[in-house]
Amino acid sequence: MSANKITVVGAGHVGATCAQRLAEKELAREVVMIDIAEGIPQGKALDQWESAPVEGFDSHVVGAQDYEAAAGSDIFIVTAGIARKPGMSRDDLLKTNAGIVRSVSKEIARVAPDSIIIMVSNPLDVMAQVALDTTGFPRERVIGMAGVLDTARYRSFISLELGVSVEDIQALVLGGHGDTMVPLVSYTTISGIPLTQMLSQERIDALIERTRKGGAEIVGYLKTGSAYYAPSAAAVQMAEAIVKDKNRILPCAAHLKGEYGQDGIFLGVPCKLGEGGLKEILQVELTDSEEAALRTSAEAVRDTMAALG
Ligand SMILES: NC(=O)c1ccc[n+]([C@@H]2O[C@H](COP(=O)([O-])OP(=O)(O)OC[C@H]3O[C@@H](n4cnc5c(N)ncnc54)[C@H](O)[C@@H]3O)[C@@H](O)[C@H]2O)c1
Ligand SMILES: O=C(O)C[C@H](O)C(=O)O
Repeated sequence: MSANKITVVGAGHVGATCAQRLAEKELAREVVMIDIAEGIPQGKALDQWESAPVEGFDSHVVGAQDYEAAAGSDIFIVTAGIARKPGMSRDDLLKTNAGIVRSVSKEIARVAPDSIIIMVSNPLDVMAQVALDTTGFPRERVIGMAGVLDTARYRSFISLELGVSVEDIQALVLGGHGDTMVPLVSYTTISGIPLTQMLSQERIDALIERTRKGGAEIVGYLKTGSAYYAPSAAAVQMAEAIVKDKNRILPCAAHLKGEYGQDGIFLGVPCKLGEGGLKEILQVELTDSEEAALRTSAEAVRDTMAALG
């Protein structure tokens, strides 16, 4: 199963890596990269296409400035915008990226009114809202990527700590994509064994803290920008779930209409992804402290929304 066309907007670190992963997995007949930087999407796309004979994929990768190349796309992965540098928070990107995401969303609605948007640009939860408002798409077709990445980080840290395969670690990180994100210890298991039976509370707290600061840890090393290998893997996993109608249960930023006691904001919650995008939001039981942490995280998203005005 593959899509006809998937477009990645922004051919920078995250965008170009997404395009390459999409092509190598043959998730679309055509993978398009759009960027305002002249020549960059064309050059990166041609370079990727020239790897096709070696890697053995037939997804054609093309790059363009013009959205006509993206016309009729089934899915857009939006990575356009600036990334943070050391000392910055994701919210520092708010005004600049809101302007970029607004203009990108207008073009998407113009050339592919039936498409599905996977938002990646930061601050994530608010950028997803900007795309929803600008396109007028239903919430099923605007989904934010954060929870898959945050959960992958959490799982990777648990794997290092316990010396067990990442494949055997099941977990969920909910909430906004910021320092208030909510790793759910009550849903963290190692092949069904609760994490609390394998690690002390002190070590669990340390892993949660590292997860919350996971993005900043990479920025601290890179200095010139932020993470892109794990983020692109996460965005492409969401696209794959949709293209292959897999009905995967993944933590994603969804526009809530009363779920988890929240209304009118994007927040990371367990979602069923398949054909058409967001099929369902799963309401799971939370402990009192997890519920309180989710409320705090929702407030942080509302504060960022308010700062946008
Ligand atoms: N949601 C997440 O978990 C997550 C993870 C990683 C990165 N991000 C965010 O993704 C964004 C991109 O990160 P990156 O590392 O790829 O940055 P980058 O600087 O490498 O690439 C961004 C690209 O966007 C392009 N761009 C700017 N304005 C544009 C426009 N109007 N139309 C099309 N393209 C435009 C730039 O030319 C650049 O090539 C950042 O906002 C970053 O914070 C989010
Ligand atoms: O940390 C960032 O600014 C980028 C991204 O949101 C991440 O979590 O890696």
